[in-house]
Amino acid sequence: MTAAITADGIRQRYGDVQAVDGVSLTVETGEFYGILGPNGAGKTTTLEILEGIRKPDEGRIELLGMAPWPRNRDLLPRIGVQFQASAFFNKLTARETIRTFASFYGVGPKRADAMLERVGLTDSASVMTDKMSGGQAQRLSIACALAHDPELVFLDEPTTGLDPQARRNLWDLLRDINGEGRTVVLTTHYLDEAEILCDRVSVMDHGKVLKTGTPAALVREIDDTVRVSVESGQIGLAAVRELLAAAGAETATVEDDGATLAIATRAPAPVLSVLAEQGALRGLEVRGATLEDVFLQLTGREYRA
Ligand SMILES: Nc1ncnc2c1ncn2[C@@H]1O[C@H](COP(=O)(O)OP(=O)(O)OP(=O)(O)O)[C@@H](O)[C@H]1O
Repeated sequence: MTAAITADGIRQRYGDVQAVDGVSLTVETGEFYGILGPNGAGKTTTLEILEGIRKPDEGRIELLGMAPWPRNRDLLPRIGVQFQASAFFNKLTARETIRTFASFYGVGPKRADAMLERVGLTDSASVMTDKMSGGQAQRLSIACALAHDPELVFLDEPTTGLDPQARRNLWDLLRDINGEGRTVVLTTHYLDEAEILCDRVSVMDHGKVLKTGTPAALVREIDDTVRVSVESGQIGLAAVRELLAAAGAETATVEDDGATLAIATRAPAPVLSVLAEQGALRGLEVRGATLEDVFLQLTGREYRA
């Protein structure tokens, strides 16, 4: 695979704030790459630097084999950018908007209309952009970023503020875009989204990349315990502790808050056997580590979507 993007040691300071503090990363061609991090981690600034919209204080970037800064006109038709807050022209309909964006790249109305169809907005083509719902506006902004058929697409929090149904619809669209061979780089506030969509993710905080890897590898690496829980009242706390010890089940914690009996363990099999033998499986849930646990361990912060 060849690299679509390589960034080496990028730094950006705003006054007293070191927004990006030595970020290096490589995005392979055709990859779906996610940048995760809490508010203010430096994701948007990093994205803007990679896109060639912002000149970094330091560092070297190659975008499709070229330097994106100073503004490189050869690159512009090859990349698509969807911004966090999309500003559309006032008093234009969805169709007029995408046709206008497409015309900037010499793309005709036919393809513009096809993109509108592609994002499921044909029925709303005559709606004024300021009357569109959040989900419609997000889809329109993605359509505008794709109108000129770019090979590399940047998306800054494309599903923020959408309801679960609209998010899932957008996931399908993003998966298709990537499935067609386009490289996709996105920032997101949703860890489930990153886990589902991204081939690899970088977790950022305080302007630095803390970890990069496939979501599965990052989750495996934290070697967290599995949480086994059942409804309370089926077996006493003392009894379960005794039985687990007798069964040689290695447990980190056994707790009962009156509603749920929860057992954290690295070896769930004997724990499940004990609970099954005692007929105490009502409400059983077994939960392994997720990207959210990785995030918590790396940043020490609760992820607030
Ligand atoms: N134009 C600017 N001028 C001054 N400070 C800025 C500017 N843009 C961002 N910052 C600051 O730089 C830091 C990184 O911001 P950035 O927007 O890159 O983070 P982010 O991870 O994208 O955050 P969010 O998830 O909230 O969008 C923050 O402390 C932010 O307040």
